[in-house]
Amino acid sequence: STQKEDGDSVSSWCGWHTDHGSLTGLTCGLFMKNSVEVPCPDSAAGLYIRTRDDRVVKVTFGEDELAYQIGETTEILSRGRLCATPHCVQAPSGANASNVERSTFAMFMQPDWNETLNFPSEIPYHQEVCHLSITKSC
Ligand SMILES: O=C(O)CCC(=O)C(=O)O
Ligand SMILES: [Fe+2]
Repeated sequence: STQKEDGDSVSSWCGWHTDHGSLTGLTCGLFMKNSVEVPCPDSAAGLYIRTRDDRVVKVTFGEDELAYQIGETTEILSRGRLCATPHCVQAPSGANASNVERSTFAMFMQPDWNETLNFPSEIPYHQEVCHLSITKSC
C-alpha cells in the first residue's frame, strides 16, 4: 500500500485482507450522496488487488459484470495451487468526495460451517493467508 496520509492511502476505506471463504462474487461500486446516485467522484477510489508478482492493480469492471476473488479456503483446498486474492478499498478524495458513500454487493461462497479443513503441509505458512489475515479490517 502507499505510505501517504491515511485518507489518501490505497487502503483508506478497507484495509488489505484476503477473504476467508472459497470464492467472493462482487458487483462494482455504486456511489451515493444524500441518497442520490452520483458518478464516482475520484477515479482512484475503489477496489485494488495485489497480484502474485506483487503489483497493486486497480480493479475496474462494469455494472453489468461481476468480479470473483479467490478466498483462503480455496487456497487451502487447492494446496496452494490457487492463491487467495489480497485486496483493499480506497476512499474517494477531492472536492466532490465529501459525504459520498460507496456500496457493493458481496456474495461470500464457502463450505459448510462444520467442514474440517486440513491445512496442507505443502504451504505451511502461505503469505496471503498469514500476513494479511491478521490485518483484516472489514
Ligand atoms: O467493496 C469492495 O469492493 C470489496 C469488499 C470486500 O473486500 C469485502 O467485503 O470483503
Ligand atoms: Fe474482501
